[in-house]
Amino acid sequence: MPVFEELSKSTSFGGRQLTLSHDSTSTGTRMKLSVYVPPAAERAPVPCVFWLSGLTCTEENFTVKAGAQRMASELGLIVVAPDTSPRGEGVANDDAYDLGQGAGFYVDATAAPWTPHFKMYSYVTEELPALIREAFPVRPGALGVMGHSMGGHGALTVAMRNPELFKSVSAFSPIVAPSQVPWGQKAFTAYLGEDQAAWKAHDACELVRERGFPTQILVDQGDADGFLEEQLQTWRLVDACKEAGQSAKIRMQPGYDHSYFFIATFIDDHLRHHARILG
Ligand SMILES: N[C@@H](CCC(=O)N[C@@H](CSC=O)C(=O)NCC(=O)O)C(=O)O
Repeated sequence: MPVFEELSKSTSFGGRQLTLSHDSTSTGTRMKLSVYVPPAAERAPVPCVFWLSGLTCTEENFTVKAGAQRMASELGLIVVAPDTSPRGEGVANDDAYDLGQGAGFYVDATAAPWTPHFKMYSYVTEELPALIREAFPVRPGALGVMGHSMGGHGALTVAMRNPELFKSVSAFSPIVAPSQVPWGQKAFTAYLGEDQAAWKAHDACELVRERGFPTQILVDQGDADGFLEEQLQTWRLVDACKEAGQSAKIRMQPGYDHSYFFIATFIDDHLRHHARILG
């Protein structure tokens, strides 16, 4: 594991829960991530799933709150959770929680002052997959991606743009149409500029209509989620999948909100979805 510095290591369900850091060539900063390595990976290469977190998160939120380790151990899945943006003193930031550090939106920024470091699209689609394959026994061709909220947007969009890399995709409470809602409009204006044509390449509903995804998309959304009406607008994805003939299981879950309590309730279903497709 030469490229990664090991910051912490704990045994969990017979596997290893690691916190790592490395110098990223994409962001030009030190990046942190967490990696769960199941016991099966000590014997043979196994599938791997990336988790992309939401606004304000680091690599830690999912790792300590989702309770994914038990099922990842049982199914034999490596699970990788990167930080949500570059960070540090020389890195642009904003006082608001939904822009800047902790809010990278999984795009490569083309506008000042974000462009030198905010390259989360390249990070999660190029650099990180290569580094993970080098350091861990990932079965070739068996990589999936899932995420929450901003990270649900990230999972859906990076998967649809890179179906040769990501073979399975799922999301919790995703921002399905960032071009149409305040969180997305604010971030895309800042990172990509005013030209909305550039936004379409990072909008899940646009991508479903334009190209779709080869395997079934799984989405869980709580109907008591305070962000549903204004920011998430799940019905737009339902409509886009129907129009495009995209195979999708989009489940409205009664009584659930936007929190990691919701994610922890259904994370096993998502891990099973990825394990089934990745084989
Ligand atoms: N702090 C904000 C809301 C921030 C929030 O809810 N973040 C979510 C993701 S939202 C979409 O990307 C999250 O995952 N938080 C971390 C956690 O551990 O729960 C506000 O005050 O409204």
